[in-house]
Order: sequence, then structure tokens, then C-alpha cells
Amino acid sequence: MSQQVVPDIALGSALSAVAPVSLGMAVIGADLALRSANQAFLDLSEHKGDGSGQPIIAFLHESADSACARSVVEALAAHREFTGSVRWRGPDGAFPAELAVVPVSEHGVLQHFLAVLRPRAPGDEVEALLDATTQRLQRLLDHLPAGVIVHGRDSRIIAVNARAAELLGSSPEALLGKGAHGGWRFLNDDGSPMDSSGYPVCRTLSERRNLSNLVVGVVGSQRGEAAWVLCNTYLVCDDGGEISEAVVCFTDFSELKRAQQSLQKSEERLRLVLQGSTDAPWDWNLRTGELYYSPRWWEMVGLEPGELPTNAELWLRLAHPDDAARAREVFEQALSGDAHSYEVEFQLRHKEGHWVPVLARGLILRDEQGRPVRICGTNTDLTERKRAEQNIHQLAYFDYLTELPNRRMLMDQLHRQISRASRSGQWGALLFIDLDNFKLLNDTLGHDIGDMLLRQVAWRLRHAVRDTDVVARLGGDEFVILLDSLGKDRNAAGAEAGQVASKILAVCDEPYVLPARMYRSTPSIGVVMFDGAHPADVVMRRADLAMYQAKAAGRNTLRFFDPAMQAAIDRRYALEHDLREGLLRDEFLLYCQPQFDADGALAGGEVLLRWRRPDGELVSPNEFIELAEGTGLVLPLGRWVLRETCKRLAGWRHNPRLAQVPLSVNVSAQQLRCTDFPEQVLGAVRDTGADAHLLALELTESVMAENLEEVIAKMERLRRGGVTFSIDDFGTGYSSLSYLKRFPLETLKIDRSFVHDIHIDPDAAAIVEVIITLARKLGLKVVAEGVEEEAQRRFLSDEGCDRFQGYLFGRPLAIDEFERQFGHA
Ligand SMILES: Nc1nc2c(ncn2[C@@H]2O[C@H](COP(=O)(O)OP(=O)(O)OP(=O)(O)O)[C@@H](O)[C@H]2O)c(=O)[nH]1
Repeated sequence: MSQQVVPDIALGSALSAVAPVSLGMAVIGADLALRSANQAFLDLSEHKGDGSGQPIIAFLHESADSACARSVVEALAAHREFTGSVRWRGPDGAFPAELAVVPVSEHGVLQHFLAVLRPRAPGDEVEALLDATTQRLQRLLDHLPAGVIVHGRDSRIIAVNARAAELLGSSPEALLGKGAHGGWRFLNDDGSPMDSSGYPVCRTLSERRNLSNLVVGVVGSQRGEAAWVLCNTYLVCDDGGEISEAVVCFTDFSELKRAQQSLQKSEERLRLVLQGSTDAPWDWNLRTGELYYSPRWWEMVGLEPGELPTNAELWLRLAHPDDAARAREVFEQALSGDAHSYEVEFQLRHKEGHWVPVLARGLILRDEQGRPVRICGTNTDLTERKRAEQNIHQLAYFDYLTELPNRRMLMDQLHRQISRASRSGQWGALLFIDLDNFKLLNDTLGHDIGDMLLRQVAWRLRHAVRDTDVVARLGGDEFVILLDSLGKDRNAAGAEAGQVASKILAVCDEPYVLPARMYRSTPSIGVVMFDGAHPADVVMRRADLAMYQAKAAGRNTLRFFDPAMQAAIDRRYALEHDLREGLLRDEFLLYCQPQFDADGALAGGEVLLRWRRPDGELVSPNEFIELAEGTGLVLPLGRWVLRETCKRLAGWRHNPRLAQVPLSVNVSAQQLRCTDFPEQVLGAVRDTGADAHLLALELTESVMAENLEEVIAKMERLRRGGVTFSIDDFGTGYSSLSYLKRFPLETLKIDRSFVHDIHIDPDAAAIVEVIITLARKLGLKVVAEGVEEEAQRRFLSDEGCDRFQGYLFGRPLAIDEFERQFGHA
């Protein structure tokens, strides 16, 4: 909008030029003080000088006509026009005069008043001068930046300035005499056509009041596009108080209107965009600390706007503990650097307790020094996107039927495990599992039933292995299990893989529940070991080959790709099979090695196990105990040994030579782990009628590494039942002296390795001395095993060892033989 305020000086000189000597003219400021005046105005006034700065009221004769002076001031204070008679303070005293004061506004803002003063002394000369003045005033009005139209009381135009005519698309001459609706149209502020009764002049006349600051669109007769004006009206009344004229003043408002319209449009657009988007805007003024979270922001976390204190800490308070520190760091780094934007993903806690993943994007506004002054941005709810990503991931990497990882995921994992194996030197194994005759099930009972079986197989496989092992479905009836980190020993790793494969064969062999029937299905399994030497596809091909060998071998079996490993596994299986059979067929025998005291009297015996195979070969436990432990066969074997020993003790009760000879039995950590172990032992004692005090259980130091409280509780229970304990192979394993004190022990057995060198190695001798001293201090007896030479016996005897066991005194004997040898006179 053009800024065309007429400067005071210009006005002053204009007034001097246009006014006759006898017609006073002046510009009155918005503060109602005189700003400039012509000579006539000054001459007519009692004030000397230029009178500038004097309030208008100072020129009026108040005492004589105070009401008149008040109404002038009131009208002007209300920015209204005043015309009427006043008493004027002249140099020679008060005189009657006509005063017209017209407000001049710009964009609705009062700039100043124009005042015309005429002494009431009618005469031709004055009238002529007045006409001239009127013309000059008209010219002045024409140059005003505002449009002015004076309507008669019938709304016809009686005066119009050039600017008004221009806005109405006509000429002043053409407009004179026209009515209020002279060929133009007006629009309301909102752009809708204005009803003629709403035209400013019509309204001011009908409502009989002045109107201020109406925004009106003018569509003139010659122009199509509306010009926008800010319109003020005022009414002029005659002496009788009747409306004589209505003056409409207007200034151009088009540019402001255009700016207003475009602002409205962009606000509307922004509002629609935000309404349509799922983003939640926020705005933070860093200078004032004012923070705005949009309603959508609150909605995203399930809260009502303002339900929690609206401060900068709020989002951090709601952020997931795993994300808060990182999100804050991103935010603070962006602020402290010179970034103009940032984005960070984190989760916000919803009122209902779940987490909402959001992407926060912020725009940083900075001042000239680069300091951040404001940040505004949006939070985008990523829930749907994350769900979609999850779905895509699920579809891409998991089997839809069993929800197991699919071939792609398996290959990823296999690549990873192979490279891990090559770094760590640990073996891994891949088990390739294919169901036997699955096609038959599909063909006879249909695909849906086939799917059911596949799901059940998947469940069994998943639960048969550790959580860290990978179980995948390749497709059809093919599954793969990946076993990781099986150790650096190839044979041990192979044995473990073979055990897992055997377990898979066993769990798959259980009947399946299918609609209206039980169903049996078996798999064939190919096993290949990997150590990083071969790529994934080679490993897969080899496992597949091995699986076909398992099929060829009659199905429901496993085959290793590596023939040597297969042979080892076969041997192992054969031994396991024989062991089981051996137990059933009573192929195990008790042997017993005697122990003597320092005087050479029989003091006890250690029960040992032997296995006489069907071919007559006598096998020592060294060859089968590890397998027995690995397969759990150690438990039935251990129970058998205990029971047989107790039987023997009971049988010796009436033999005067053997009745007080205690027997010690080796017990494995696995046996001790059984919750009912004390009951097993005490049950065997009770059932056979043996004297529990003659039964000694030999534990190795490894039991100290077990759940100590539980072990001690079981030992105490047995101790109360009369059973005694000794620690076997003392000094070779995990010895904690403080633990030793807590065990209810009777005897320490010095390991044969120390005894062996006792007479030649001072270190071994020192160890044995310490063990014996220790035992003494703890009130324990000491048994030395592996005593083979007299020098060893002497040393031990000198140190105070209680009992001796070894070839020097006697080899292990079949227990019947032992009985014969020591039970008879
Ligand atoms: N129900 C079901 N069957 C499938 C699916 N995908 C593949 N199959 C079928 O699974 C069967 C796989 O059979 P094979 O492994 O080739 O043959 P088999 O009868 O198991 O015989 P052997 O493996 O030699 O013991 C085929 O009949 C396929 O059509 C599936 O998603 N659902």
C-alpha cells in the first residue's frame, strides 16, 4: 500500500495558497493541537505567532459557549467530523464563526484534521471567497490518497474526489447525481457479493451512525477485478440535527487484502496438510521457552493436551530408557553445532503402556550469530511402517507355515557361523533332516494334514535343541539344524553332533496327533561338520549327500558325510548298544581291591566295576565310563553297583573276618545330582540289610564345583543314615580348603600320581606330607592309593598315613575271590 500522508509543511503552504484572507484554514493533529494554519486563521485568532502546538480548545471561547467547545472537542476526540457554529476567540474578543473540522485517515488510522473557519459575517465577497476556497479544497481532496464521496440524504452523490472516481471506474463528473448503486458492485470482506442494503452509504444512512474500518471489495463498472478499500463513513447534520449528508472515505486496501488473502490461503493449506497428515507438529521458542505440542502430538501418546506439564523435558520423560540418552545427544549436538535440521528415531511411551516408535524431525532457526532461537518440527508415528517392515522381514526370512527361518535366513546364518568357526577354531555341525515317505501322507490324507505334520515336526525340532541353535525349514519336508561352537576337538564335536542327531531321531519318532488318528513319521538325517574350511554351499551339498546316504541305509537313521567320523559314531553306537544290553544281561562284575592299615591288617576294600563282554573280554571302566556318562547309562550302572555292594556287606555280616570290613564305592557327579540319590543309597542299605557304617562313598573333587549347598545337604542326609564319605584322587582337582571343611568327610585319598614319585621327587613328598598334616588337622583319615613299592609304604607310614592300597598289597580281585581270600582262615 502506498504511503501518501501529506506532510504538514506541504499542507500548511497549500492552505495558505488556497484560502482567501478572510477564511481561516488549519491542520489539527490527532492530538487535537494546531499543527499549521494560514494567516487568516491566525489573524482571526487571539493567539500570536503561528499558534502551533496550541490545543484546538484554546481557540474556542469556552466561557461564552462552553457546550459548543465541548462538542467540538468530543467530536474530534471520537475522530468524527464537526461542522457548526462556534464562538471564536479573536484578537478583539469573541465573535461568532462557522467551523468545519474533517478527520483525514490513512488505512483506518487518523492522520490529522483539516479545519476551516469562517467568521459569521455574510457578504458577497465572503461567499465568493468561499466558492473559490471550496474549489481549491476540492482540488486538494482530489490529490488526497483517500477516496471521498459525499452523498446527499437521498444517497445521491453530491461531491466526489478523483481517487474515489478512479476506484469506482468512472469520472467525478459522471458520478455526480448517481445513486448508491451507480453501476458498481461491492463485495463483503469474505469475497461474497454485498447486498445493496449493506453498501456503506446505505448502512450509515439507514442505521444513522458512522461506520469505521469496513473492508469492502469494489468491482467498478470498467474493471473486472475487485479493488479492496478500507472504508469509514460519517454523517453530516444540519442545524436542526437532521442528516444532510453522508461522507464515505476510503483508502486502498488491495495490497493488504491480497496479503491477507494469501496468508489465509497458506494458513488454510497448512491446516489441511497437517490435518491430512499423521505427523504431529511441535514448536519450541528457545528465547521465550514457550513450547507448543500440537493436539496430534498429545494424541500420539494417548494424552489429552496439557495432561502432563508442557515443557522441554516432557518428550525425554516419555522416551524409552534405551533411546533417551541417544535421542538427547542427537538433539544437543544439532543445537550446539551449526546444523539447520536434525532427525532422530526413538520410542515414546503411550499412556496405555506400549511404546510408539517415532521419527522426530526438527528445523533449527538461528540468529545472525548462529545461535539457535527456535526449533520446530514434527513427530511421525512409525508404528505402521515398523509393522510393515516387520512383515516384510518375516515374509523374506521366515517360512510362512512353520514360522521357522527359511532357506535365505539359514544361508545367512550358515555364512556367519562358518566365518566364526574359521576365526575361533571351533567346530560347527549342520544336520540336514528330511522326513521319510512324507509324500505318502500328503497323497493319502491331503496337503492340509501334511502341513499339520510339518508344523508339529517344526515344533519338536525347535524344542529339541538349544535356543541358540538355528532350526530352519528349507521347504517341503526338509529341515536344517545348525549347531554352533562345538569345541575345538573334532571327535568330541562330532560325538556331540551325533548325539543331537540321535535325539532328533528319537523326538521325531514319537507319535503325532493328527485329526482322528495317531501317525508315526521318521526322518533321515545327514550330518556334516564344518570348521570354516569350506563355503556354505559345499557344506549344504555334503549334508544333503549324507542325508541321501541315510535314506539309502533304510531311513530313520543318521549318516555323517565324513566316513571316519561315521565309523567313530558307529563304534560309539555299537558300544552304547552293548552297554545297554550288558546291563540287561548281567554282564557287569564287582571287583574289589583290598586296603591295609599300618600294621598290615585288612582295613577295607575299594569296589571296582568290570564288564565281561559276551566274547569273554574283560573291559575296565576307563573304556566305557565316559560313554556311560554321556548317555546317562551311568545312573542305572551306579545303582547296580551300590545295590550289589550292599548285598555283599550284608552277606559278610556273619563272617567274623569280613563283618567289620568297610567297602568304598565310587559315585559320579551325575549320580549325586539325582534328587533322590540319598533315598537310592539308604534304600539299598535298608533293602539288603547292610550296615550303613561300612559303606563309604568316594567322591571326586569335581563335586565341589556343583551346587554346593545341595550336595552338602544330600551328604548330610546320608551321613545321618550312617554312610561315610571320602574324597578320591585328592590334590588333583578343584580343591578349596574352606569347602573341604564344610563336607561331612571321613577320609582323604591321596592320588596315586603323588604316591608314585614320593620316594624320588621331593615335591611329591612335600605334597603328601601337607595332605597328611591337613587331614590330621581336619580330623580325617588318610588312605594312599597306588602304593607299589616298599619305599613308598615306608615313607607314607613314617608320615602317619592310616591305610594303604596298591599292588604292593594286592591287585583288584573279583569280589568272590576277595571273599575267599580274606574271608576264610
Ligand atoms: N503338506 C505339504 N507338502 C509339501 C509342502 N512342500 C512340499 N511338499 C510335498 O512334500 C513332499 C516331499 O516328498 P519327498 O521328500 O520328495 O519324498 P518323501 O515321500 O518324503 O520320500 P523320501 O524323502 O524319499 O523318504 C512332496 O510330496 C511335496 O509335494 C508343503 O508346504 N506342505
